[in-house]
Parts: sequence; C-alpha cells; structure tokens
Amino acid sequence: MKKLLLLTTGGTIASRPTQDGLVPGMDGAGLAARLSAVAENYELTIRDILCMDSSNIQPEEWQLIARAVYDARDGFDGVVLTHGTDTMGYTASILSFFLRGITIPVVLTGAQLPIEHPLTDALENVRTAFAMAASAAAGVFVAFDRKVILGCRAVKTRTTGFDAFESVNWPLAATVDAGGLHVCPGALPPAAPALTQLDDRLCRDVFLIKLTPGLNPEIFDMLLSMHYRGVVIEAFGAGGLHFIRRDLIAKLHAAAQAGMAVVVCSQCLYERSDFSIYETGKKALEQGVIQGWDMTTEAAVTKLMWALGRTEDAAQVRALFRESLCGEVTAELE
Ligand SMILES: NC(=O)C[C@H](N)C(=O)O
Repeated sequence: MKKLLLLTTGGTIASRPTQDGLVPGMDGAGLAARLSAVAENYELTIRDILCMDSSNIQPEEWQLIARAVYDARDGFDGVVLTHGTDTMGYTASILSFFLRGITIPVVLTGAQLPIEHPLTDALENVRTAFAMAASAAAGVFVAFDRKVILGCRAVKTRTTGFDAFESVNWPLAATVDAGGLHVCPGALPPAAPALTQLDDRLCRDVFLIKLTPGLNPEIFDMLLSMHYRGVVIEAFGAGGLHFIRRDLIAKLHAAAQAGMAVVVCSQCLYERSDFSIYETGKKALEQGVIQGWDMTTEAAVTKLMWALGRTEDAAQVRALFRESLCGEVTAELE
C-alpha cells in the first residue's frame, strides 16, 4: 500500500456555516472520517498544519507549508495538501519553486462545497489527488474536477463551478477516466537537481499592476516610496503599455534606475506575450523589463518573490527568468 501524507490547511472543503459565514473548522480526522471510501487503498497519515480560509494564506504560510512538505518527503510516497481554492494557484506556484527537485508527488486539492454538504465535490477531488500522489510522478500539482494540473500553471477561473481550475498554456499533467489515472509524461516538471535543502527565502515586496487605459504613471513613485522591489505588470494584449500623455515608459526607466525588477506579461489568460512585436512593447523592453512570456500571473508574481529572495542583482533576477525552473514558462527564452 502506498504511504500518503494528508496535510490540511482549511479552505471550503473543511468549512462549516457559522453566523459569520463559512469558516474552516473541521480537522483532518473529521475530513478522514468522510473520506474513508476514498482513502481505503492507501496507508494514510494526517497532519493538521493550518485551519484558514485561503484568502488569509500569505507568504508566511507558504513557508510553513513548504517546510511541512519538505520535512515529510522521505517518509511518504506522496503528499496531498487540502487548501482553499481562492489562493491555491499562488500556493501551488510558490511551492513549485521552493520544492523544485522534490522526488515525490505533492498534490494540492480542495473543494467548492464543504465536505459535509450533500452535493460536495470534495470526495472526487481528493480521490484524484490521492491517485496522483500515489503515481510516483514527482512535482507539485493541483488536482480538481478529475484533472491534474502542473502547480505553476494552475489558475482559478470559476467562483462556483466544480471545474474551478484551468491549466494555462500547458497540457494537463494527468486525467482520470474509466481506465484510471493517465499521467502525461510531457506535462510533468522538467528535470531538476534533487532537492536536498529547503531554501524558502522570498521577498514580499512585489506588487501586481493590472494595466488600465490611462493608468497614472505616478503609481511607480508610490511603489518606490513604499520600498517595493519588484513589480509584475499585466499589460495589454501581446504586450503594450501607453506612453502618450501618461508616459509609463519613462517611469519604467526610473524604476529600473532605482533597482526595481519589472516583469511584464499579458492580461490575456491564454497564449504568450511578446513585447518585441509592437512599438508600445518594444519601448518597454528598451527599459530593461523582463518578459513573462506565457507565465500565469500567479507564477510570475511568486517567481519574482522567490528570485528577489535570493538575489538583489538585476542581472541575476533576469537570468532566473530566462530559465523554465519547473515548467512555468515555455516560450523561446531570450
Ligand atoms: N472554495 C474555497 O476553498 C474558497 C475559500 N474561500 C478558500 O479559498 O479558502
């Protein structure tokens, strides 16, 4: 029997109705009692590490979760992490960087309805997560709605639908049908040096700007005065920022001079950005911004936090973004 570790962190799956709305309150033993049919083929160990709505999960919790997985990596065939869906994409992305080179599957899952609800999707999601965790396919994944998504490609695209997550710009890592779990070898993380030490440093001073027509460029002055060290800009279409009347390009220059790292991607969910196509993008590239290509916003933000946690050197940050570390970027790299 495969030995699996179930780490619980809260989320809707473990929530109960209260006067204040849904609040996570069920521990791992409570979850396991409802998962008995799903878990019977595995030797299951349960550890409660957090009990939070994932809207409250922040970088400190990412570090705690990474540590819990890292410490367990030698004793189990796989780890399943129950987690709220709202920020699961961010947690899955940062864990993909922290745990790069892990040799077992680490599978995040959750639910759109509490496990105690008669119509819950929890059992199906955990069932898929257990199967993936027992598959020996190493890496960080999200299992939801009978699909398994590479962690750094998972984006929550629905607030209520059971198919809440999509794999953005990357094939599914595994699917489930009457033939069982089918792992797609080409959609697993690229080979990486084995993880022998957890380096969970990160920089929290990373801001995300969704560009809107006419955005006031002074936003960059404010971010610099607040000591932000990195910015991800979700720009328009294939890649463009406005420079007439309100000149964002001049501010990118000032930001670069001040040592701020700027990553540009697209606010379109699908396909890649390429800022070398249009004048409005090329001008940004001339200021030294880093291309995000086809990365998800979740991956771009967490990779920048992770990179700035390791180095203050702009050239080294740029070099880290030139490489696909865990499958987060596929376009031809500079
Ligand atoms: N479906 C969910 O889990 C949503 C919940 N608010 C959470 O992210 O914790």
